[in-house]
Amino acid sequence: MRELNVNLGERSYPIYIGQGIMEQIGELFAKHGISKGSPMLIVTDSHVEQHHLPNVIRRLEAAGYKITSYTVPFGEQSKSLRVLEDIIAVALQAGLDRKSTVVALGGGVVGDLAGFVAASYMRGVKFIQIPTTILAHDSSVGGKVAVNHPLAKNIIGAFHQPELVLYDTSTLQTLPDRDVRAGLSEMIKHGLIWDANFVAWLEENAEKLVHLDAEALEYGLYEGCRVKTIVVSQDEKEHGLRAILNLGHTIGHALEATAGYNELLHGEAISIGMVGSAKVAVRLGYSEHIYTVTKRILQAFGLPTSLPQHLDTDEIMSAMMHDKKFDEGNIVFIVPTEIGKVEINKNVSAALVREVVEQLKLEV
Ligand SMILES: NC(=O)c1ccc[n+]([C@@H]2O[C@H](COP(=O)([O-])OP(=O)(O)OC[C@H]3O[C@@H](n4cnc5c(N)ncnc54)[C@H](O)[C@@H]3O)[C@@H](O)[C@H]2O)c1
Ligand SMILES: O=C(O)C(=O)C[C@@H](O)[C@H](O)[C@H](O)COP(=O)(O)O
Ligand SMILES: [Zn+2]
Repeated sequence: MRELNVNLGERSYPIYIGQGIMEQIGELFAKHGISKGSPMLIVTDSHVEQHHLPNVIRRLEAAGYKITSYTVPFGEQSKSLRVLEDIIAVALQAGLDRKSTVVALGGGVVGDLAGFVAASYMRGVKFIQIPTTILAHDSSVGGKVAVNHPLAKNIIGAFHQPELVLYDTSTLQTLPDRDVRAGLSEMIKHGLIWDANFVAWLEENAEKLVHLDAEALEYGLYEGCRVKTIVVSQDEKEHGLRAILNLGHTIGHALEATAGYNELLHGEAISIGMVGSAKVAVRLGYSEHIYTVTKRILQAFGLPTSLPQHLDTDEIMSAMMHDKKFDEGNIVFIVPTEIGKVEINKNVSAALVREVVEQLKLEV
């Protein structure tokens, strides 16, 4: 089992990564002081329920935990205030109290949603992340929890750190191919913002990763989580550095919202957004190499690099204006300056982003 630590003073927590570590769930929960006296709520989705929920409940009940579970429909549309309210009702009916813990068993959708339940129920209860997608190596770490509004992604949320992250990589073997690739998009992001050697490794190991080679996957997830851990440990609430984790998200989030949260997966939207960021970089005078490598690696993973033509540019730009990535009227744009390095740039004009959005529709 590999272990990382998010260092945030009294809110510090470990990330456990390894194949088959679900077997140790009872011991790990007890080690981190998770109460057996109050009911625990596991939130999952309709796909994860089928594959993994019974095993988790069986093990936790055997360890003496009192479990209630709630399953939301799979997909981004469950990250809504309506579903949040349904879960709060279940928590009340099950008698969850202030010593209870909410557990997210699933991908980023369940993690963000259940995390916001934990942040808001009775003004905050304990929270545990059990990620089951590759993408969730990103979403389960760092404490950003949220639901969407029809006009803007992740706009209703909080920072609420988990007590621990338990990442059993064997759960990933049931992931559909499209979700495997979408999850790897955020792993590529972690390389592009921080570590050129990791980018080179990712490109060399693309085939292994998309085919879920256990060793490559565990290493990639560990490295991705390591980058995230370093960044979050320095800037928990995004006062500065943490914004770099938003590479590709200025355009990506706007695409998700414009497409109604049901056409593009988050990782796919971010992939297109990262090509957009590379194009912005070139327009600002940085090396063309950034664009070439970014596009090549995303294509090696079978990720989309062009923007669906039917999405309206005005709507995309309007969704972008509703996003959180604004500072005193300027777009906060994460610009790659070389492979493995980015800058937080507040001088990228909306006009330039608009041109890049139009060009992304013509990419091949
Ligand atoms: N909080 C953060 O820091 C952060 C970071 C990145 C992304 N996100 C959010 O994460 C979300 C995307 O996460 P995601 O890509 O994991 O999507 P997801 O949670 O919708 O999971 C993807 C699909 O895989 C299914 N699934 C999950 N685990 C499975 C398994 N082991 N076997 C079979 N099927 C499984 C799900 O049911 C779903 O259909 C977005 O809402 C995004 O905004 C948050
Ligand atoms: O953890 C972060 O910080 C990130 O930016 C990670 C992103 O991958 C993630 O999609 C996050 O939810 C985006 O944050 P937001 O504040 O722009 O909603
Ligand atoms: Zn993301």
